[in-house]
Amino acid sequence: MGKASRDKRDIYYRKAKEEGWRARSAFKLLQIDEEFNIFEGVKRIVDLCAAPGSWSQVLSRKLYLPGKLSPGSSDKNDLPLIVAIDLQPMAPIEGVIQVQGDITNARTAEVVIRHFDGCKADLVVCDGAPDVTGLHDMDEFVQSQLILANGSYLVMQI
Ligand SMILES: C[S@@+](CC[C@H](N)C(=O)[O-])C[C@H]1O[C@@H](n2cnc3c(N)ncnc32)[C@H](O)[C@@H]1O
Repeated sequence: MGKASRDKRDIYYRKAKEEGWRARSAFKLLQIDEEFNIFEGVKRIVDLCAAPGSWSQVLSRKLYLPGKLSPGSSDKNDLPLIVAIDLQPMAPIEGVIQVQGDITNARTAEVVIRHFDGCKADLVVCDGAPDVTGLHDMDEFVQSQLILANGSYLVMQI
């Protein structure tokens, strides 16, 4: 069986199509949130290695849109700030600021922090497999040092 037909039989592939997610990996982040409640109270969020954007869609639907659409919310400053980074461009997603760049470059972190007005992130998610040293503890430490605030969450693929 070819890869295309295998994909079409996959339950998450079909569900992603039906629900309008750009990739079935959206369900990974939704399940992580169900288990660990990672979205509670977060205001500044970074999605590393974001393209084509299904995790950013989850962040938009779970964090940005409910705030924007809630009847009492008139203050734009209360809405969460979501920044998505990838080497590749991706189609726009409501409430998501896109930065095209390399996540291992300190300048990219500076751009993100500028979007956060000098503050660091409350939540960083990363679904990519970037070129790293291969020493997991060190890679995780270096990436977390770039943009994480104290007491924040880091969700990443290793
Ligand atoms: C598995 S895809 C991410 C899927 C995404 N989370 C989603 O849900 O749509 C991995 C992405 O990592 C990006 N990537 C790999 N190395 C990178 C780097 N050094 N900086 C930025 N993005 C990178 C690739 O361009 C690719 O789009």
